[in-house]
Amino acid sequence: MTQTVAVLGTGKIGEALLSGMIRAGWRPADLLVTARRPERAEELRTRYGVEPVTNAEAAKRADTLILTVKPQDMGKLLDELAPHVPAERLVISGAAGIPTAYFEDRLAPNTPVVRVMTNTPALVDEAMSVISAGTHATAEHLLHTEEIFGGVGKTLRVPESQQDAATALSGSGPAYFYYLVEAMTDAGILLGLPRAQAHDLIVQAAIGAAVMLRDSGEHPVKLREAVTSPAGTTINAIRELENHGVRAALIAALEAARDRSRELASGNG
Ligand SMILES: NC(=O)C1=CN([C@@H]2O[C@H](COP(=O)(O)OP(=O)(O)OC[C@H]3O[C@@H](n4cnc5c(N)ncnc54)[C@H](OP(=O)(O)O)[C@@H]3O)[C@@H](O)[C@H]2O)C=CC1
Ligand SMILES: O=C(O)[C@@H]1CCC=N1
Repeated sequence: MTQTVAVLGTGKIGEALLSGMIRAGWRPADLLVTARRPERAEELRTRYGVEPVTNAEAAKRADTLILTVKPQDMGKLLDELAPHVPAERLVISGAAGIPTAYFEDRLAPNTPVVRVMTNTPALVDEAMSVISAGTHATAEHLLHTEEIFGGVGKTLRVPESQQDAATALSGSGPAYFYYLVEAMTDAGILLGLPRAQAHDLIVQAAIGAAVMLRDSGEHPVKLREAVTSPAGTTINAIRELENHGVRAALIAALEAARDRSRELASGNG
């Protein structure tokens, strides 16, 4: 049977997922989208050939609803949806922080809910999507969720108690790497390189390091040791990173992101 999937609140993450689903072979005819602004709805229709509908219509027509509004907008969206979502609909939340119980409390009894934390590399089919089942979600619902998010990258099932940590690591993770690239490009400027060249050198170093981390099977410490020659250049840089507490700063930063995810649990932000 053909499944219809609706993306509700198609912003950055919703569009990344939608475009990936189409690249993965989903037919635009089987996809519905909702947007808050009519011009955004038309943009999605033109760009992807999908049908924009109201939230209520999506709830009635789609077999699976993927909710990708901001956590602060989720309560309002659920108020709008609740009267229209039959209990057999699979509801997937892509929002940070909000637990599956929040949806279960506001939708028809026994509604299957799955929580997913993905990330923006979905745009290049390199997402990390971390998946947890709510109380009424079955193995089949989890497989269906993996089928959708597997089209845009890797998936991993975790207990819901680990979702806030996963959000701090992989959900927000790309931003930390962009921040590091930005900072190291500035360092290149300080060292006298043109900005474009500094950017290219750091981005290629990042890509090379990422591929080795993924494909070599080696521990990051081993990979770093292979770069760090006795009395060489790298150890001087590492000493400065340690002197400036970069490791401690990263641990504190991810803890702060985890704590913020917990705070978003109420949907009020
Ligand atoms: N950005 C990221 O890297 C990640 C985000 N997330 C999660 O994904 C969710 C979306 O984030 P992001 O894509 O960045 O945010 P966006 O603001 O880009 O997308 C949310 C979209 O929902 C629309 N919207 C809000 N309320 C409604 C409504 N009632 N009906 C229809 N559309 C509505 C907004 O409309 P309008 O354009 O008018 O504001 C907006 O386009 C969040 O819950 C976030 O926690 C998860 C992982 C990574
Ligand atoms: O910053 C945020 O709240 C969202 C969730 C994870 C990444 N971006």
